[in-house]
Amino acid sequence: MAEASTAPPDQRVPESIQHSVLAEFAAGVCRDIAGGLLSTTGDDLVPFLEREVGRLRQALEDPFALGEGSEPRHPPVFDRRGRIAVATNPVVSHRNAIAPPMKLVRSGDECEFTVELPLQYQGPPSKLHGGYSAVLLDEALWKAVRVNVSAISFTRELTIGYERPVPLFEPVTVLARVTEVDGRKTFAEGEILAGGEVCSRAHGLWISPRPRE
Ligand SMILES: CCCCCCCC(=O)SCCNC(=O)CCNC(=O)[C@H](O)C(C)(C)COP(=O)(O)OP(=O)(O)OC[C@H]1O[C@@H](n2cnc3c(N)ncnc32)[C@H](O)[C@@H]1OP(=O)(O)O
Repeated sequence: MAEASTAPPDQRVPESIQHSVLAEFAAGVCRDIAGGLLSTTGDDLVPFLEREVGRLRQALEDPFALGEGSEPRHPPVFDRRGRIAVATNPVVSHRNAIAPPMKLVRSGDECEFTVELPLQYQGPPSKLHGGYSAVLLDEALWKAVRVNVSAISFTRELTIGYERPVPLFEPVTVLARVTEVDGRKTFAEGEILAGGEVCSRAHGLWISPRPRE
C-alpha cells in the first residue's frame, strides 16, 4: 500500500537500516527454505525447517547478529510522487524472495550480471528451466536498454535460442547490449554463459510508449 509523503524522491524512507537488512535477510531465508523443501525429505525435513525458523528467530531477537554496519542492497525509497516504493523486481531485488537474486556487476554499453540458480529454478535435472532463462535475459536486456536510452521502454518482442543447458548451483554470467535505436524502438541482444560458453542467446525489441496526447 502506497503512503503519501512530502519527502524528496530517492530519499530513504523512515525504515531503519536494520529493518531493511532484516527484510533482505528474511527474503534470503525464504529462498533457502524454498530450495531446501525440494532437497530435504523424510526425517530430515523437520530439523531443516527448525534450523531455518531458528535463523529467523535469532535475527529477530538480535538484529545486530546480522552484521553491524551492513547495508541493505535495496532499501525502500520515495518515488517521484512521494509514495513508498519497495524494490519488487522478481529477478534482481534482494527484498523479493522469488528473485535468485541476479546481481549487476558492470553497467554501460554492455551490462553484465552474475547469478547462481538454486533448485527451485530447475527444469531438466540440475539444469535451469528454459522459461527462467527467458526471465533472466528479459531483465538483462531491459537493463541495457534502460541504461542506454533515456525513455523507459517495455519488452515488445523477445526471442530466445537455447544452445546448451544452463547449469544450476554455479555462477553464470548474463550479458546484454543495445544493438540499434530507432525512434521509440530499441533493439538489444544478450547471452547467458556458463564456464565461458554460451548457453542461451536472446534478441528483442523494447518500445517506449507513445506519449499521451
Ligand atoms: C519497470 C520495469 C521492470 C523490468 C521489466 C523487464 C522488461 C519487461 O518485462 S516489460 C513487461 C513485459 N512487456 C509488456 O508488458 C509490454 C506490453 N506491450 C505494450 O504495452 C505495448 O505494446 C508497448 C508499450 C510496448 C508499445 O505500444 P505502442 O506504443 O502502442 O506500440 P506500437 O505503436 O504498436 O509500435 C511502435 C512502433 O514499433 C513498431 N513495431 C511493433 N512491433 C514491432 C516488431 N516486432 N518489429 C519491428 N517493429 C515493430 C510498430 O510498427 C510501430 O512503428 P511506428 O512508430 O513506425 O508506427
